[in-house]
Amino acid sequence: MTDPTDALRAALSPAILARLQSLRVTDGTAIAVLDASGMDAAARTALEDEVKAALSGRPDVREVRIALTADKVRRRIIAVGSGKGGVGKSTVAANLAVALARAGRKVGLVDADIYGPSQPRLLGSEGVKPQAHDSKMIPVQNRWGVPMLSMGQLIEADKAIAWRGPMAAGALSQLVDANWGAIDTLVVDLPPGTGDVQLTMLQKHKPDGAVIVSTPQDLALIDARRAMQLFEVGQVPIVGMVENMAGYVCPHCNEVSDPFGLGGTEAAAADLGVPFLGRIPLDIAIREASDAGTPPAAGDGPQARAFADLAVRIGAWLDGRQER
Ligand SMILES: Nc1ncnc2c1ncn2[C@@H]1O[C@H](COP(=O)(O)OP(=O)(O)OP(=O)(O)O)[C@@H](O)[C@H]1O
Repeated sequence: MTDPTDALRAALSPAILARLQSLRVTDGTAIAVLDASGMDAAARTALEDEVKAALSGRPDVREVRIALTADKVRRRIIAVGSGKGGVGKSTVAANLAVALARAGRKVGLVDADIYGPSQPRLLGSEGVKPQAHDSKMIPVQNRWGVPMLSMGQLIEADKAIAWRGPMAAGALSQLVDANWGAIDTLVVDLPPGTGDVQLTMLQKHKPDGAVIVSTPQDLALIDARRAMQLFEVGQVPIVGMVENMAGYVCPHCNEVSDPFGLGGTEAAAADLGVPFLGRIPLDIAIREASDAGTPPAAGDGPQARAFADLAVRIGAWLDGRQER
């Protein structure tokens, strides 16, 4: 027996048929359900118009109704942590976000570093206040295509120290649960160490993976191990370790020296059985570009390549772990 909708299907183009999930006619009303995943508003309207035009006026069809469905984008959270302050965690988080965005991902950045929020400066959007809509914050856009929200936008710098656990944890939730739109990857720059904000991050927002930043010195590495234990206890998979400030490139003669040693992080990663994700050199160009609000990962120099390589490894990890 032929399906009564066969004639209607024949009126649809192959592109529409590829998106057609169901089609039925009840009492003269044709109801088509189409998958509109990945389409923007204009493309969705065009799809609707095309289906309506193709089905309207066909025998037995008095009215056409269209329902569009879309896969909800699953957002993955990558937490960037460190055992101690000053190892370049925020610099790595900002540039990792920019490098992932350059590689085609839709990336957002949360600056959860309550005691030293630096992402507004690193992304060149200092002083820009986020708006809110329906009691949700709207991330601040920037030239780098990485919408961002920072603790620094919620609190005044000199008051941060007075913020106690529950306040800080509540603020973090406002940032993570903001109106992030269609982003697929949220990079979260955590405060150094193992305090309330980190615990809220683990318990309430459950990152999909953690990246640990360390410098090559023993002291930094001991603290990095401690930070890693926190994630392990919280059952957050460790994506791997990054060695920052490894190898100093002399701006005059380009000779490379190792003021903090070399390879300590790679050895520690091997020891701990976690992947080593790469090295970012100690390079004055990184500090200067960062201070100027132009993330080096957005440029074309060797600094950008170091962050791009990092993004490739972390991107591969994300692609291998589509589901939790
Ligand atoms: N690879 C690098 N080469 C040169 N300078 C760097 C590098 N990484 C970070 N810096 C500089 O070191 C300083 C500290 O970096 P950053 O603020 O990212 O560290 P942090 O670990 O996030 O510190 P905190 O925990 O205190 O926020 C900044 O001035 C930054 O520009």
